[in-house]
Amino acid sequence: MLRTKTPRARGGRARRSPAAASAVKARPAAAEGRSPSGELSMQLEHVSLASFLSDRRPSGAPVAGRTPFEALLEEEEGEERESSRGGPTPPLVQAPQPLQPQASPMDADEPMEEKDCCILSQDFFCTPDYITPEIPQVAYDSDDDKENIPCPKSPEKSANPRSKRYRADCSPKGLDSREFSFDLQITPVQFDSLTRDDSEEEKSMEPVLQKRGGYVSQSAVALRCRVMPPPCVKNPYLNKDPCIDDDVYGGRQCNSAGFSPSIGGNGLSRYRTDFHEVEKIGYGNFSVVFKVLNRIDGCLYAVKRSIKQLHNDGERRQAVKEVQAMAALGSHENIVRYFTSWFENEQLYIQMELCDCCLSTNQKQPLKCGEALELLYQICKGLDFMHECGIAHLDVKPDNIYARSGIYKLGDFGCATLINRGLPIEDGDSRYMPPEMLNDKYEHLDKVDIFSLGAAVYELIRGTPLPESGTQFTSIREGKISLLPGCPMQFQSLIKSMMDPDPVRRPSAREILRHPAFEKLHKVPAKKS
Ligand SMILES: Nc1ncnc2c1ncn2[C@@H]1O[C@H](COP(=O)(O)OP(=O)(O)OP(=O)(O)O)[C@@H](O)[C@H]1O
Ligand SMILES: [Mg+2]
Repeated sequence: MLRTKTPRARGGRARRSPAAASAVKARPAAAEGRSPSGELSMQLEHVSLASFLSDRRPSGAPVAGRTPFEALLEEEEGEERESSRGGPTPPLVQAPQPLQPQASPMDADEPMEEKDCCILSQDFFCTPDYITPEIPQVAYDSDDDKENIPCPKSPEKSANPRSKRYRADCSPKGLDSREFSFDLQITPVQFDSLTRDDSEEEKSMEPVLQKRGGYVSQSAVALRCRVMPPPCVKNPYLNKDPCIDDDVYGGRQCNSAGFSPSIGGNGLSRYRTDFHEVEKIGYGNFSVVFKVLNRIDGCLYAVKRSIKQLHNDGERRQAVKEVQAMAALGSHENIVRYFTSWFENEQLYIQMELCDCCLSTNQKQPLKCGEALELLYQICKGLDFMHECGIAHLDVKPDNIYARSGIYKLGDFGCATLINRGLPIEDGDSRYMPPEMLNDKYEHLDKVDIFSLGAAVYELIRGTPLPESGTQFTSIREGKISLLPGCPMQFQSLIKSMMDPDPVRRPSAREILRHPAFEKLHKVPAKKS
């Protein structure tokens, strides 16, 4: 039964056209009197041999060139034709029709008879290159156990069952995608961060990634990502450098960041694949934020997307500082939790904890003193944690303070920097900015956050927006602040000390947490002697 297992025969059955199907139906009449299984075997023998011979010998080729094996087969064919002369259409004439190579795998969707299913279903799971091999069966001629030859390229037996998914999306997430497509996706690709000349391996990839009119097939990008993934990005906010070889970051000469800005274009959206968008919940100067449902874990998240497309590495580096700061901080109850981030169509996406509201949008009424105390205490815990990690926020304000189930959280780390001034410093919102920042003095960046938090609480209790400039703006920075109605003097003096013009005299976040103003609120940790 060697011939019934030929890939050609199986491919032909799965890909047959309707005309070929009717030809197969005609055969039982021709083979009347045989058992059904014997009849099927006989048909398949004819099918596979005819196909095999027609492939190997063009029609009209001189008979003299045939092998003794072919000659013997042709003699048998001739005998069969003789015996069936005058009867119904001989099966050998009909047999080649199901083997038309132009049929596509999708033909398997055509209605089929129940008796065909066992053969067709096997064909459906074979890859096209298995169905139409270039060297049919000949490679196995010397093998004794020909019945047990494994399907060489069947996905079922492939060493890498994910190989098809790489084509759809080469991102790590794409590898886990549950869907895959037969379509070849085409997407515009920017190569400014992908093209480097620092490795031999990469040079060998160049022909694969040739631009054609500004477009490169997604499968070429996928291939590149498989063979040469982008280098990792160093996180400057981490206290300790993880002991990882420099090559992982692209080597010393590599000036390119490890971003793949084009992954996700043209229907290969990770955002769309992983999340269902519920609604838009906010926007800032740089980003738009959506409430989304994760399709796999069923939980709600906030996904922040940069408004602008980030065309070059400089812009991308700047944007990822926010996620690097969040990732380096890790998890804290009073900091908006970060989950993951990715680039898609040259925009940065940040998946984070979904909060109920931020204080600026929620605050219709002035904040009561007790609530303000609670808010101050909780955000100070977040700041203390951050400052201990060596990171300053630099944009503390009601807009960036969120609430979730009664817990206050600090968010939006777009201006976050290192307290030791190891990174560039970006100004936050001027309404909450201390005087030293206006004078470009950056010696105490942690105290910048203390001034901003004091100013934010002051504004929330008063219920009127702080000025952006003018005399009131200046007098606040000289330490002249109005009384806060209904608040204990102890609390008022704490706010005043937080907004001291001299950063050295402002208390640290840890000192604030130990302030007697919170005694009734929380048990104050015992002072070290
Ligand atoms: N985690 C979140 N949960 C709920 N809403 C959020 C979340 N993050 C952001 N938002 C909403 O989206 C708005 C914009 O977010 P964010 O301030 O982070 O964007 P941005 O462009 O960095 O803003 P900015 O102009 O302040 O720099 C917020 O004011 C808030 O209303
Ligand atoms: Mg913001």
